[in-house]
Amino acid sequence: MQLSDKSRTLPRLHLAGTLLLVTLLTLFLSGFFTWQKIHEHNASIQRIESSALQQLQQRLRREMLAIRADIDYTQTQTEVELRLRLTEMVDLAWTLATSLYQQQRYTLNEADLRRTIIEGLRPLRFFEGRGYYFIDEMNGRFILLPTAPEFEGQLLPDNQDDTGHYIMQGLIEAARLPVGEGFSAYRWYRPDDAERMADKLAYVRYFEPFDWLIGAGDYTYEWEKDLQQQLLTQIRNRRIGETGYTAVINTEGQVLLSLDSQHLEQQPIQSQSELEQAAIVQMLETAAEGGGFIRYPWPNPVTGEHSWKTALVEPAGHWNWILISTIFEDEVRDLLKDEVQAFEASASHNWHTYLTAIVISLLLALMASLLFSRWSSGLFRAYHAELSAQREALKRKADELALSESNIRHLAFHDALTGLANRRLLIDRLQQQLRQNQRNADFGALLFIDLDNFKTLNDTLGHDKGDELLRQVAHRISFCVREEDTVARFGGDEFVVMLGCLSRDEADAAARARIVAEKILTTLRQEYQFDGQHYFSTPSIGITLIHGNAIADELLKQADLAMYKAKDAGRNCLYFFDPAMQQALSARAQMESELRVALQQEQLLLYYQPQVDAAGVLTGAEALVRWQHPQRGLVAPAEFIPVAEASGLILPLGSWVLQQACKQLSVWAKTPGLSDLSISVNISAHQFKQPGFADEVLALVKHFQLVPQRLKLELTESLLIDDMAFSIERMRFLKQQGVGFALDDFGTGYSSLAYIKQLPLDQLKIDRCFIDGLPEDPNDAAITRIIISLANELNLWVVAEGVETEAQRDFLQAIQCPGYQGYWFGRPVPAAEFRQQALNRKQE
Ligand SMILES: Nc1nc2c(ncn2[C@@H]2O[C@@H]3COP(=O)(O)O[C@H]4[C@@H](O)[C@H](n5cnc6c(=O)[nH]c(N)nc65)O[C@@H]4COP(=O)(O)O[C@H]3[C@H]2O)c(=O)[nH]1
Repeated sequence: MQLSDKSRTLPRLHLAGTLLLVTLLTLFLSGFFTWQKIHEHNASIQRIESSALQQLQQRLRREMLAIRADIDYTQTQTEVELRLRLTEMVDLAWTLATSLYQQQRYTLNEADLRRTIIEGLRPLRFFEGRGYYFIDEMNGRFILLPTAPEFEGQLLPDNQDDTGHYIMQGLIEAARLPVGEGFSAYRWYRPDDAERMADKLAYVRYFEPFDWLIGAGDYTYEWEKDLQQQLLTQIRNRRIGETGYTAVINTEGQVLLSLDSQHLEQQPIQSQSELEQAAIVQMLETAAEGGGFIRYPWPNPVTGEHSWKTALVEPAGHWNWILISTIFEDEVRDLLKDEVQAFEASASHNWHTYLTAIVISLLLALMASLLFSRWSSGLFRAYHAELSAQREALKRKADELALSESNIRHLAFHDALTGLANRRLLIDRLQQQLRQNQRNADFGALLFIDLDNFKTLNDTLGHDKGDELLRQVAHRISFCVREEDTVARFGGDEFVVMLGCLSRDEADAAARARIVAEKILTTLRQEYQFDGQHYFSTPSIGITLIHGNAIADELLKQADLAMYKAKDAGRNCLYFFDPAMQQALSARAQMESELRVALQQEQLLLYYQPQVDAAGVLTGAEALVRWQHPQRGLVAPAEFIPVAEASGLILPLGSWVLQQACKQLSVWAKTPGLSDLSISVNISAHQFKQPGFADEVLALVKHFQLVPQRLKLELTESLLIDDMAFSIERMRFLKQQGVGFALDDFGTGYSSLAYIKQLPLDQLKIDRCFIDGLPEDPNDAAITRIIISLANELNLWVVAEGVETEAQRDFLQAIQCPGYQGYWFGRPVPAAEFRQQALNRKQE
């Protein structure tokens, strides 16, 4: 099938959507991973940088550690060296004093000997002139003090240095026995500045002959100064990378060692540039805080530009040195650059691989989604095609259903043959009209139309023609009324017209209704044509006025009644319903309820009217029902049978009659003289059509052990014609069982040979209306004669009904009528009376 635009657009949109989605997804994922990779790349470079920095710091730290170890070593070596040299010097003096003493003790007196030793030691100098010997008595008297001879001879056991240390006592204590030698540290006036003291270490040895101590000492700073120079030389020779080294400043900020700024060494601080001073201040502050890493700009000795340096600053212990292991960052950066370049070279390769992978995966994803999309589009098209087919089928079904529904609705409220409203629709509209008229106080009219002799047409021309007539009648009636009026077919040849609002004045409304009714009368009287055949039909119209308080059913009954009145008035006319009719209606309703009671209370009686043959011999009787009304006395069937038929009471009534007649027949069968009589029973159309009717009849025959041929069921022409096939079948069935049939009121209806031939009849009953005119009326005489000859032809028994006079009997005898019934032979009488009359007749 042809796909709609949407069915093509949707797969395209689906394809585009899928491609877009896959592309976006791939781009998003690749973007995400790219971002992650860049992030990792930067992190790696940062790691390299931080690792390089750490390595640099490590290196600076190692360098610093090494130098500090050197310093520590040198510091410890200083004291060891000093002690060693002092010991050598003092041992030398003591040996000299001892040898002088040994040599001169016997030659010199003690005082001279003392002097010899003292003066022998006085001029001796060592330690680059700074070193000399001193001699003290063990009680604290100065004996020899070449740097301050004015103190010699003084007893100063309690002299103190600037820290409060007792100098003399310290020396005596060191030389005291039993060890007799030792070191003592104290502070003494500096040779270059007599106002200031400096640390000094002395070695003393006890000289027993005179209870002396001989000692020598030196300022430790002098020793340190040398060693510091050595150390600075050592440090100067050390390098950290290309540009790194360890600089030394003192706590005053004076530069002691700076490889790349040697011009600053030993120079006053004021000679430093601002930049250098700022860096040195930063170093001093860092050192004061215990040390740490710093960055600072410094002139590059190669380029002359200021470059950043990283340095580890640490104070150097008890010297006032500050060590700065420093390096230009450019050198580190250069190193780093190599590493980063190596890393980026490998990363760049990875990037190529990565981007290639992204492009390939994007292409693969696009291809896959393209293929998938094509596949799903195919599926979608197939699905769409199936859906369209189903939708079409559903639409067809829905249309059919809608059509059926509207047909059903139409059928439910319309007559199939004419298309007019049916009874239900009319009643519905009538009820609406009544409500409306009640509000408006308007009068309308209901016209009940019945076609005269329609059944004759139907029978003679056939049902097709009958239907055609009904269609034409419907059309003509519709033509006579306004659009808002309702024309309905009530079934058969009955039509009802509702003229909704005619006038507020009752008389005026009646006049208007009459005009419409006459128009319909005139129209329907016109000639009808069927296939070139001409036909005339006349209607009878009953009219009643619609007013607000009325009840729909009542109005219909009134119109119906009026229509019957029109028929009674000779047909082909219209008749207005009047109150007398209403009374009749009420009386009829009352009769219906009383009839119910009558059936229950067995107020019904069965009379029997004799039937005789041409010789006057009794052949049977017709059973005729009577109603023994408690107030009205005996009521004739002509009054209550129509009511029984209209109300359905005819069924129990008919059953009762049939049962009574059969019972009577069985009684007569056992009664001598009456045993060969038959009984005719009137059967109404309703009763005959009951499903169980045949069984009921046969059951009674069986129950009362009747000879079935003696039971004759009287049927009317209209009953049989109504459904011929059914009638024939039912009659034949009963006929096979022996039950007889008589056709009642023959001649009043269609009297068609066509059906009489088919019916399994036993007799025809000529209607009383033909007998009435006998023998004078030539028409009645002719009809009677024809019926009798027809019956002879068909081998049927004939009973002439309503024979009242001798002349009638004679005429009938003359034309060889075989059966008779009428007042001339006997009126309908109760069974007992009939029995008596019958027996009397026999005896005669
Ligand atoms: N003027 C006159 N009348 C005569 C004469 N001879 C007989 N009749 C009357 O003619 C009627 C004959 O009965 P039908 O045609 O079957 O007409 C019957 C029949 O159609 C019906 N009918 C009576 N009894 C029953 C019944 O038990 N069942 C049914 N379905 N209809 C019944 O009621 C109709 C009238 O019955 P009835 O009043 O009994 O009237 C009876 C009878 O009394 C006569 O010489 N002159």
